[in-house]
Amino acid sequence: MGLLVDGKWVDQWYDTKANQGKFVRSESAFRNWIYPKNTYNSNDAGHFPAQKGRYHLYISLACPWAHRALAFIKLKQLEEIISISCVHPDMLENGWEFKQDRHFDDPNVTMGDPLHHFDFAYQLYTKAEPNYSGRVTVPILWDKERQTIVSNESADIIRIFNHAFNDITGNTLDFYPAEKAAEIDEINERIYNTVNNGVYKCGFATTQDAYEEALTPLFDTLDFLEIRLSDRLYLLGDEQTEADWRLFTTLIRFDAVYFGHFKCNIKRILDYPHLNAYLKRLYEVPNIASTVNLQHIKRHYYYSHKTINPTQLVPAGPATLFN
Ligand SMILES: N[C@@H](CCC(=O)N[C@@H](CS)C(=O)NCC(=O)O)C(=O)O
Repeated sequence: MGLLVDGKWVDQWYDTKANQGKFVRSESAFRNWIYPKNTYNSNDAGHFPAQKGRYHLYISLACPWAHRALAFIKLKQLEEIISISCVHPDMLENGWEFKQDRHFDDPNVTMGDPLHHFDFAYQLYTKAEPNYSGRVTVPILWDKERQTIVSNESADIIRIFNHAFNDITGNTLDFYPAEKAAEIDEINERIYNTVNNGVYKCGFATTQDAYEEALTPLFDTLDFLEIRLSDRLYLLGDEQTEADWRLFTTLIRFDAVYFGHFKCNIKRILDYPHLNAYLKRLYEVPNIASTVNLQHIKRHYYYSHKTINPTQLVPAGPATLFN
């Protein structure tokens, strides 16, 4: 685990001392956008045009943020438009690596870096910006033509995928419809702060106070969602939206990783009947199950976070993720 400082890799764990033991996530650095032909402006450096075969998505099957992007590739039928590859689940002194390892081959996703044959994900960041300073995170949406990172922010990447390639794929499913945008933004905000990022705040806290400060709102939100889902199929009603998929990738990791490793152990998702049924409903959406690789998920968290789990043992359970 580390970060780039002026283009040089430095191996260091998150600094929580400056924030009273709290984990504070840094902002993503690359926030450009892909536009369909009719709205693309070639004079704007932040604009990239929607084109088949031009972009590559680097993911980790372990990472909930990258998982959102992969789920949208499936939901929006972008497999033939955007190529994808995956890092090794172990994120150690060099950060994310493109190691080949037959134990972690995934039948559904190419492993490694087929574009540059780099060893480390940080080399993509320095190729895009030689003096980059900051964290090296996945997902990374890469432009093969301009040889740079379009975006390393999953919230943006899924909105790009929701819309930009519709003309090319003919898939017009809309997971962020204008009439529901305000309500989606509102629920996303709460779920991001207390659940998606909330589990990390619990897990990476280094004081009891910081841990408890994150744990209480996390379970308040899960209790709130349990009630909300008692009379509807999805967070906004009968239609799936972006908000569901942003939540899905955290819920699917919850009982296997966040409950134990991140000490989010008041209740499991299995203990919430409506959340449990909702998680199963989303998992069973066509092509989504193939995006869930529990071996990568468990190995990544338990093996990579040596400050939390120094023995690096990967626990065997849970026996089941949902009923
Ligand atoms: N805001 C980013 C966060 C991505 C992120 O933090 N990814 C984690 C993996 S789960 C990562 O790459 N962490 C490496 C690090 O923090 O150094 C997004 O949503 O895309």
